[in-house]
Amino acid sequence: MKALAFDLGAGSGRAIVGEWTKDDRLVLTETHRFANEPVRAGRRLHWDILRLYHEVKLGLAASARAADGPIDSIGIDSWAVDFGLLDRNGDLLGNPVHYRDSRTDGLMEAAWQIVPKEEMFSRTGLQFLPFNTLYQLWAMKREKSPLLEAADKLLMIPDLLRYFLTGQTFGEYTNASTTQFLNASTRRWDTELLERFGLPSGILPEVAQPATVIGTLRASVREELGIPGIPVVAVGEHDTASAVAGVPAADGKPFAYLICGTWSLLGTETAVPVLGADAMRFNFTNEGGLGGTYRLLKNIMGLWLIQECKRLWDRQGVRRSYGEWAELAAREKPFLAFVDPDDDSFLAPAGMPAAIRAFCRKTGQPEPETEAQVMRVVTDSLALKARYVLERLERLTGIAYGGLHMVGGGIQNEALCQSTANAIGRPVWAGPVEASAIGNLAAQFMANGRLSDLAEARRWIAASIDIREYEPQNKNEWEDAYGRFVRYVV
Ligand SMILES: C[C@H](O)[C@H](O)[C@@H](O)C(=O)CO
Repeated sequence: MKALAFDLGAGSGRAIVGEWTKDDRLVLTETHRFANEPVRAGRRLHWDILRLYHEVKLGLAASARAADGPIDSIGIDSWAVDFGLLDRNGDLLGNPVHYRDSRTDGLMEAAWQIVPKEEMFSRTGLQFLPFNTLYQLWAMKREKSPLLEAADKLLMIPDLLRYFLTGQTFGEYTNASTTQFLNASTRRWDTELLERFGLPSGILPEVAQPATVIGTLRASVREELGIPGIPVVAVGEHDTASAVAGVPAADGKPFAYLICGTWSLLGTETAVPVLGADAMRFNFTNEGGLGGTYRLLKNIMGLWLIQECKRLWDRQGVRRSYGEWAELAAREKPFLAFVDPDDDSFLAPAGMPAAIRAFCRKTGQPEPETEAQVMRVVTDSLALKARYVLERLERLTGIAYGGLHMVGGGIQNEALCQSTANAIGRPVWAGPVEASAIGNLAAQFMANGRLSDLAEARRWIAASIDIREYEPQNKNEWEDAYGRFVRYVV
């Protein structure tokens, strides 16, 4: 049996075929990889959605060619919060706007004048991030956007790509839970909350649960690509939801994870949403998961800081791979200075290295001079922020986690994995890299009945992949560093 997963991140996308082998293991074959390059046009930063859809079709054709035998299903996951609008004829109304666009600046605080922060959290259970879908829609309303006025349907990024493939409009639950207008307890759209902002709830699609078959390729796609019909499954379409499903926590005990990519997401899995005052004060979120679970986690700005430094230095001709930057940073003296990766100044700065130096200057710390020193400051700070968030997670759940599962592309930075183990003073279990794609595939095998539930999926994943363990080192130095770090955190 074979399934095809499309995993679209903020920087790149992949098509990966997952085969369930005769000896009950999962074997992955990457059939297509493509860049995801946002486009600034006029005053807006956009996703190039038609380009991404074109790449999905290329991936589909390449996978059909590569797979000797039929592909049994398809699933799509991507980053969260962003969306496209369809008009009443089902045509796309413009390219989706990127969550790092400035249109939502200052709106979150203004929104609390309409629905108080406490009430919004108790209803949606969602962390307060300035780009949540609610504030993006409200920005369009405030600007009297003709697109919003003409809108008949709101579809999030995977919903939209799936609509292009199947012709059906559903809103997948895990991604819908990142909008800040889905009620965490009822798991339904919170239309009353939306209407208090004067926003049209009629454009919201029917919510589909993950791990369900919800369509097949439309005739025009089959003809264009010369392939047969393939069932399309609603997987955990929020890539973070798929990554959590892909965490090889196979012993059924409570576990903590750190999903490491453009964003770092640190959290755990719960049966009920945690909506208390501490969860709101620590700005944790309760995003929807597979199998009726919740993802109690917190966003950390993650490798975005490293990606943006590299992007600027590449442009300046200082070209090095991520691996080379990680090695150079690892050779630098540790703990020169610390930044809070979640400081607002890092969300979309014109120049990330300058923003990092400015943070150090603002907090009276020495400024990193060389590129390698900048990378070291970021890596040390990400590791220490993981400890800061893990300790708050444990205060919310009352559970002391024996270690931390690290998954995602970022675990290829071995120094970061080791630093994280050092910072938390507990083991890190690193793997898999392709956690989102693997969780996407697992949901497809749940939809076709090959896997019964998440627990079975995680045992199957654990039996199919290699996990590398990092034991904590230099505990005293990192303990001292943590004391210094918390002084600079918001
Ligand atoms: C906004 C981010 O996309 C979102 O919070 C994060 O969970 C994600 O989707 C990472 O890919």
